[in-house]
Amino acid sequence: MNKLAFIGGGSMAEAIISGITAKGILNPPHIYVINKSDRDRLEFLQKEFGITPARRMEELLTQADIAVLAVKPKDVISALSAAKDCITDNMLIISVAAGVSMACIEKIIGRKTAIIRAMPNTSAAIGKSATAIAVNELVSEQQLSAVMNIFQSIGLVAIVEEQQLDAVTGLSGSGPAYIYYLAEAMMKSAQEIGLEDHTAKELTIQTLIGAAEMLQTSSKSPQLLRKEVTSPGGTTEAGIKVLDQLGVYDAVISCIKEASRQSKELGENLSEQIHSQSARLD
Ligand SMILES: NC(=O)C1=CN([C@@H]2O[C@H](COP(=O)(O)OP(=O)(O)OC[C@H]3O[C@@H](n4cnc5c(N)ncnc54)[C@H](O)[C@@H]3O)[C@@H](O)[C@H]2O)C=CC1
Ligand SMILES: O=C(O)[C@@H]1CCC=N1
Repeated sequence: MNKLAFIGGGSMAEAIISGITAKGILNPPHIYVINKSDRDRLEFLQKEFGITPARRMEELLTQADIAVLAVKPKDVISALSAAKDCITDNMLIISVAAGVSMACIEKIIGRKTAIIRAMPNTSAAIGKSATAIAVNELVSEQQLSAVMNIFQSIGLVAIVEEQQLDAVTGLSGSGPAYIYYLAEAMMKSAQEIGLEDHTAKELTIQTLIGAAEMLQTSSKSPQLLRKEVTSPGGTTEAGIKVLDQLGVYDAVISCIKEASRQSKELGENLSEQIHSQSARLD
């Protein structure tokens, strides 16, 4: 791969670029980025990672092997409409936009083309993303291998069916935010029961890291690991009882289902918008 082009230079693009450049997958100046109006973003990405800022789509996409669509779902139509004349037949499109189907992307650019939808998460910035990808039939072995290389450089990669990506988005795309939410609550409670801010922070983070590594390295189920912390009549039992009374287990399940439903809805809204626009043009 010689040139990687990002359409959109926000949080997700930054996390992927940060991972790729840290692993030396591509020479940073060969990574081109265009962003809508915020010039400071491009200057920041250039200073931080050595990418090449692009001002026009031609400059961004000419001779690019891969175009990464990294704008919000609501901006997909305008971004792809501006890019479509510069997207060549041998170029692969990677879209990270939540919910946006390959059919929608093909409809906007007006033809079938090689597309990979990817759902990484922001832990890509430290090489710890949990990414799922779905591939269409026009993607070559060589393109798939280049994409595996990119996403493996920023963490773990699973290949799934396109219709499973809404579930992935609800689980691992949004997932880091659920853990940060838990961390916020743990730190706040620690302060309220008498710990200094920095101690509360250190102990919370190490507890999350330790538990995550136990989940990864132990052959025991989460349920068994939890049981091992829980002495009969002890502190953990008292704490978990409150979580159960407040319905936290079911709340987490509802949270992930709702995030997944929202991913589906974002895609359906875009699809409706495309259909009504093309009906108006017909
Ligand atoms: N932030 C996250 O944790 C994750 C985000 N995603 C997906 O990644 C995509 C981007 O999300 P974020 O990076 O969080 O959003 P963001 O808002 O941080 O970045 C989007 C960027 O795209 C730019 N942009 C908008 N319209 C444009 C256009 N027409 N041409 C060029 N640039 C344009 C904006 O100026 C902005 O800098 C979304 O579709 C989201 O669903 C996927 C996985 C995780
Ligand atoms: O909140 C969002 O819509 C994006 C998709 C997954 C994570 N962030």
